Order: sequence, then structure tokens, then C-alpha cells
Amino acid sequence: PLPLFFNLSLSPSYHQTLDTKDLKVSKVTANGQAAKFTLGPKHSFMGTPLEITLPFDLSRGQHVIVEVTYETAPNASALQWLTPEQTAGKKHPYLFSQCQATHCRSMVPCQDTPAMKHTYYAQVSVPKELVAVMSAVRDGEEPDPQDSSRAIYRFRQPVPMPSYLIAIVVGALESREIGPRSRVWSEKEFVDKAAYEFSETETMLKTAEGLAGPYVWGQYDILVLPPSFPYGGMENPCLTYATPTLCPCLLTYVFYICVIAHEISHSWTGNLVTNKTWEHFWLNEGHTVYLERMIGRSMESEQFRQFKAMGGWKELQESVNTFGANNPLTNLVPNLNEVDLDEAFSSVPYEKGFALLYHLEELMGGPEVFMGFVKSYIQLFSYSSITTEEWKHYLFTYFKNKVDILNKVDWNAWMHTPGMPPVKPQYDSTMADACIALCKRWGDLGNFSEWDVKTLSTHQLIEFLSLLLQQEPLPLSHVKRMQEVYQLNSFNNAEIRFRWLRLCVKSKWEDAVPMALKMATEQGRMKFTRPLFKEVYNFDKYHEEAVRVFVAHRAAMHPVTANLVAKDLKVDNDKST
Ligand SMILES: CC/C=C\C/C=C\C[C@@H](O)/C=C/C=C/C=C\[C@@H](O)CCCC(=O)O
Ligand SMILES: [Zn+2]
Repeated sequence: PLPLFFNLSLSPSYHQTLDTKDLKVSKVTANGQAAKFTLGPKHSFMGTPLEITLPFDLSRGQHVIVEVTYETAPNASALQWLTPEQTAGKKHPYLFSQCQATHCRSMVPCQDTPAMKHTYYAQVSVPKELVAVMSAVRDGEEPDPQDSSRAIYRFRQPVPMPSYLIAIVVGALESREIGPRSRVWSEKEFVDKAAYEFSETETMLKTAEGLAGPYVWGQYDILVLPPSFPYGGMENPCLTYATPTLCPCLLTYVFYICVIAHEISHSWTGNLVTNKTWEHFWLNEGHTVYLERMIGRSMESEQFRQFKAMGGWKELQESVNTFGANNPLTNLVPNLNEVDLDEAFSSVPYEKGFALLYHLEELMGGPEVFMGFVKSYIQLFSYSSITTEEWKHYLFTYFKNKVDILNKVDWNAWMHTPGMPPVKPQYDSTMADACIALCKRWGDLGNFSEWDVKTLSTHQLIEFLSLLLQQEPLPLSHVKRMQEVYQLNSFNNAEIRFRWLRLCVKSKWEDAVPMALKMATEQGRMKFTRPLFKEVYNFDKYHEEAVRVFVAHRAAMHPVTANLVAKDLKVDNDKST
């Protein structure tokens, strides 16, 4: 049971509608009185409306308690249920949710739109060996009075937030304190290493507050999920999710700056100022990447920010190449009518959004000037949900003395045209030059040594491999020589291993195929899993092997990951095969 109490604003009408997906609703009451309800027509991927007829008139401003008794489905798209064997500890089951963008409705009947913000209170009953955490402030725990084998955990979220940020994790969790307002949570097998990896979190929080204003959410915890979590991180308030692919090696402090800085930045852009609909997702992600890189500028250097911006441009290029340069999903503000948002997801709102903000920074007078706008934008629109038009109107208001410059921006090309942006910023290549030079040297088989890569930082090695991936595949002789000289097969850093294995498979190195499929299935971060499966699928000789391995692992994969890899490999989604 997951009693959740929302403070929703309902329209003053007999009829109220909540979003659901695959929920089994058994009863609805309003202020304790039975209320009639019907489940409307089922949409292919958006679920089913729950239409409730209140048993009394409702006047404006009147409070009413609507209770819905329901069960989630085993295949709820917001939830992944892990067997003990799928966990690190092997003794207890594990549950985690991932609601963004419109999966909350498969966990809770709700107004599943970012246009609506609400507080919430929850009490969760779990087997007493397990711990529950949520995207809220912990509000006590006690033995379940109705069952001595269970415990009740209470949570409250006093800051209004959209449904996609509701999150719950239940498992054999432990935590360690990593700061005055932060704990790190995971299974005990990872918790001490995670506490070490994320020890700079308070420093990063303070840096973010210096840029964006006070952190209003109270607690900032980090939860390291099992390897099947489909994303690098998720900005659930009070409880940032992090993939364990951040931690398997001694993470250089600089390395996690990007992921945790990104999720911390969402505490302002996305979680306080929220896109009103998912067409305006770039407002969440473009501003968050901009803030993330301003944190990198503060904690590292401007050259580091420039280096990450260059890398982001390549990520954008890869997304545009994957979708196709004329695909309207590469618009900064796409039309998402009847579009499955998981399929529309890419780096476009992140990196085309960042590129626009960086371009505007250059036009308006530099980082300090533009950060002044971003901080003011956050102050003005906090606790609300807005559209691109509202953002643009405030941009012109804030820079009222530079409207002539803003009017020269090709807004239609930037916002409503597919493909790469109309302007490519000239980023400083100081940190990238060594990567570019080494990439050029591999144009032929010259003299190489291990020091070529030992003199590169983790980030620069990743950039070197990204540059090679952007080119035509290297001859097989080159990747074999690269392995002899650099021993890249021995690197466990996920970002390095992912790119290296893609390079090898693209060059048709058969020894790399089992390693690529192993990485694609041992963890489930879609950033890695989907391209690795696709690379093997596109290697003619191993096309069927890719499908066979996917079908064999599908049942243990996160439902969203399984759905998208099935589409990538053109495997039907019928579980029977
Ligand atoms: C144009 C698309 C509009 C809306 C899509 C919104 C959400 C899509 C849904 O698939 C959820 C995405 C969640 C992403 C979470 C974290 C990312 O910031 C990181 C993704 C890449 C990574 O693994 O690092
Ligand atoms: Zn984000």
C-alpha cells in the first residue's frame, strides 16, 4: 500500500478526472462518501482517464478528500521490481520508480502534467527488513501497528512540485552522512564508496546557491540505484537518483561534477521553474546544463566549461544524426502530439538548449551578465510552470536596452527548425587540443605509446574517443594496435568503455562483440545500452546475436529500456517471444 495525500486544485465541478495507466481501481470515496467512477478509453501509451463523479456539489475553494483504492500492475511503466538475485545483496527484493515524463500515472492516480504543482504527504508500509525513501523530507518511521513484520515510513513534501518528481525506492538500503543537509543511500555493498565519491556535495550545493539563490528543498540526498536504472541521474527533490555507472572506479572528483552538478542545478531549473508542457522541456534541461557548466566554471575553470560545451555540441550532433537532420523531434520546441515521450527523448533539449543560452550569453555581454538574467528568471518564475513564449518575453524585458540585438537572433531557426543550430559558437579548444591532435595522429599507423593517453585526463580520453567515433570507422588494424598500446579493454570507467567498445564493433573487431553485449546487459543506462545493442545489431555477422541476447535479458530489464531497445532492434514488444 502507498497512501499518498496530494493537495490538488480541482475544478469546481461534479466531475473530476485523474490520469491512470494500468491501475486496478476498486473504490473511490469523497469525504468518506462512495463516489461513482469510470475508467475511460485506454490510449496506446498514455493510459486511461479515471472519471470521478462527486456525490455532492463542490463550491470554489472547498476542500474535499478524495480517496482512491487501487493496485498497480506488475508491468507498471514507472516501476522496476527487482528480485533478490538482481540486487547486490542477493537477499531482498528492490523497487524503484522513475516517473518522468508521464509514468507517474502508472504508480498513482494523479494530474500527470507539469502544468500542475502540488505538495504531498505519504506513509509507506514495507517489510521491516527494508527501508523506504521518497522525493520528500523524511517524517518519521515506526512499526506498522497492523502488522509486526512491517514498518511504516512517513514523508512530506511541503514545496509544490509536479507529479513527474514523485519518487519512491524500497530496498535493503543504508545511508551515510555526507554533509549538513545530505546523506547518500544505496545497498550496503556500495554505500561507503558512494559516500567517498560524493563527499564534495555540500561544496557543490553552496556553489549552486551562490549562482542561483537559496536551496529551498531542505534535504539534498543522493541515492545510488541498481545498475538497471535507465538514466545517469534523476532530479527527484530531496533525493537525487544516481546510476552506479558513475562509481565503479575511483571517480576523479572532476568527473562526477557533471552529473551531480546537473541534478543539483535542477533544484532551481526544472524543479522550481518548470516546463508547462513537455514541448518546452528545453527550459528544464537547457537552463540546467547551463547552470551545471557554470558550476564547473566556478569549481574548475572557464576552460573546463568550454571543453564540456564542445563535448555537448558533439552529443547534439550525434542526436541529430540518429533522428535525422529533418526530423521535427530535433526542433528545440517540437510538436509532441501523439508522440511517446520516451522515444522523443534525446540530448537535443539539453545541448541545443545550452547552445542557444550560450549564444545569447555571448550577445548580451558574457557569463556574469547572462547569469544575472538566469538568476532573475529563476526568482520570477519559481513555483510556476511556464512556456518558451513566457521565457522569451522575460528575456526581452530583462535586456530591454539590447532588444535590437535580440531581434537579430533567428528565433525560428533556433526554436522551430530541425537539425543543428543556425550558429555554432566558437568554443575555446585549449583542453580539447590534445584530444584533437591525438585523433589526427591515428589517421595512419605511426609511432604511439601508452603516454599518449596517460597524459590525458579522464575527460580528455573520453573526448579523444568521441572524436574518433565521429569519423568513419577506423581500420581493424588501427583498433587492434590501439588496444596493444593503450590497453583500453582494461578501462572500467563506463564513459570510456562505452566509447571504446563502440569503436571496436564499428571497426568489425569480433572479439569486442561479447564485451559490448556484456556491458549492454550488465547495466541498463540507456545512454550506453541502446547504442551498444545497435552497434552489434548493425554488425551483419552478429545481427541475430544482438536480438538473441536482448530477448534473453528483456524480462530483467527496466520496462522503458526494454521497450526502446525492442524498437531499436525491431523486435516486437510481445513478451511471448
Ligand atoms: C522532447 C522530449 C520531451 C520530453 C521528454 C521528457 C522525458 C523523457 C523520459 O524518457 C525521461 C527522461 C529522463 C531523463 C533523466 C535524466 C537525464 O538528464 C540523463 C539522461 C542521459 C544520461 O543517462 O546521462
Ligand atoms: Zn536534466
